[in-house]
Amino acid sequence: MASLTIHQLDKSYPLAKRQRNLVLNKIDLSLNHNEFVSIVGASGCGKSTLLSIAAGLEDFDHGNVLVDNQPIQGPGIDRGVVFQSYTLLPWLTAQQNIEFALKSAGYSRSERTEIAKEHLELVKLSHAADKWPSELSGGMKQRVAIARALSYRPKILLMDEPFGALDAMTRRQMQQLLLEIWEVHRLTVMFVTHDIEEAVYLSDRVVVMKPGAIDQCVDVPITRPRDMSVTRSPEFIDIQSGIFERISKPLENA
Ligand SMILES: Nc1ncnc2c1ncn2[C@@H]1O[C@H](COP(=O)(O)OP(=O)(O)OP(=O)(O)O)[C@@H](O)[C@H]1O
Repeated sequence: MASLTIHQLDKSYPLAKRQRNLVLNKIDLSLNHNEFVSIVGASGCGKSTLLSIAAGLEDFDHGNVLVDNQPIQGPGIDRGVVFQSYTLLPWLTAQQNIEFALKSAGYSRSERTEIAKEHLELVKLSHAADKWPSELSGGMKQRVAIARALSYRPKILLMDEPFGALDAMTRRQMQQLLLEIWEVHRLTVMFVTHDIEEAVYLSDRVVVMKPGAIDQCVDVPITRPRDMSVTRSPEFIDIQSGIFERISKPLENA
């Protein structure tokens, strides 16, 4: 049984004069339990819309979105979401940001404190528990956002360009941290990125989108655990250049 199933999904946005812009057309995609799947594709092809629909943040016209075979009903604690923009509440400390999410998920005060501490430790930020978001670097804010998304123990983690705003070195560190967490917690991950190297490095499978549709799914059979040295292997470079060529193909030949 798949963890996340997207079946024959259509999504359109209204245009002028009662027209509609079909941005996702009959999308079929299943993510297996504990699978790490990245979505790549040219700007505007529908990656973020697909992720937002899976998160329950965006409605859709036709089709089904199922978590463990059950249709989703909007957002839910079975799915954690991390966006590129920092979404921490500025008036709460790192620890309180996580506790706040846990409160909405129905945890008691003592559970909230305990779980928030545990998850700050997971992202190596125990020392920053009492800091305000304005006192944290971009990478630290994203670590809190990841800790918050994982704190209510979702089955699925949905990440939309989570490291897109970070400098190259911090981005590398965050990729490594994410892999370490994923290898221990074995979550299902849907990860939207523009960075093909990042997608191949992190994923079991890379889904390449073309406008409104899935173009191809590429398996990444590179052994785990991985470190950055794999990015120089011929196997890695082959997969990465195949995807790059596919995405950069002129649209009329796609
Ligand atoms: N709220 C909206 N209203 C109308 N059209 C929208 C809306 N959100 C997205 N779109 C359109 O849907 C299409 C897909 O957008 P989406 O943001 O999903 O693409 P993307 O692949 O994530 O792009 P990028 O890589 O640039 O973030 C685009 O044509 C976009 O203009």
